[in-house]
Amino acid sequence: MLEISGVTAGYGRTRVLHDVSIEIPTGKAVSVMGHNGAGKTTLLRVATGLIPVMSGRVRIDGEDVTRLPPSKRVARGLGYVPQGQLSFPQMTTLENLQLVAKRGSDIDEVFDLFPVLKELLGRRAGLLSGGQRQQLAIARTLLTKPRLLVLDEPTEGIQPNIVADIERVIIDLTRRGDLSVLLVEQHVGFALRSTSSYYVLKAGRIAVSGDGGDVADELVREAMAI
Ligand SMILES: Nc1ncnc2c1ncn2[C@@H]1O[C@H](COP(=O)(O)OP(=O)(O)OP(=O)(O)O)[C@@H](O)[C@H]1O
Repeated sequence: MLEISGVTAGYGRTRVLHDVSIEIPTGKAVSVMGHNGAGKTTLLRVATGLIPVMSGRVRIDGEDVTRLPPSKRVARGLGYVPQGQLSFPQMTTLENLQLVAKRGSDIDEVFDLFPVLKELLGRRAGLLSGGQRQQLAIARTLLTKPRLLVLDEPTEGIQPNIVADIERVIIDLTRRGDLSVLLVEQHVGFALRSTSSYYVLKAGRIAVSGDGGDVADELVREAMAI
């Protein structure tokens, strides 16, 4: 679905990513792990078109989108949930969902995935907990009907039971077969459980990658030196 090949990118003249290649097959969830500053968010900015590449290519369904702006990538099926769970804080949960929903029945579908949101319909988004806001942010992006859901550290600062809810949602969504997920995370256990293959970024380079399985946890922790 998404292919990033041989990408070098950064800010001004500073290179942050060096010759990075990752692939997200259709219907699969892929994680990119790494410590603070490893270049994870920069990689997502490359994927979404928020920053240009210095070299390399980005493709969606085989089409070269390297020079396309974010809006055109969204039109090709990309849905981005940035770090920080952006919603409109003065608007209620329901209003935040209605803003992006094409049909009311779509909102019912996201309640199946995130039942807690149904109990918080009248609450202003700014008053939700971090975990509830994260769920609202993912729900809003799903309402745009993406084919690739891009998540930037969804577990950051949220409590373990909501981490488990988000894990369940990612697994449910990819089971359907038509949605792909690119997940950027520092939480190794969560990332490996929710995705079928992984990459570890270290100082802007892919240090290790694989398809999960029994040895993945050990390899990832070794690569991240934790
Ligand atoms: N807008 C920017 N301008 C200049 N340098 C930046 C910018 N954003 C990030 N950087 C630098 O790029 C490097 C990688 O940052 P990036 O945010 O991609 O890492 P990360 O792995 O996502 O970290 P975190 O987990 O803290 O979000 C860091 O050295 C950072 O200081």
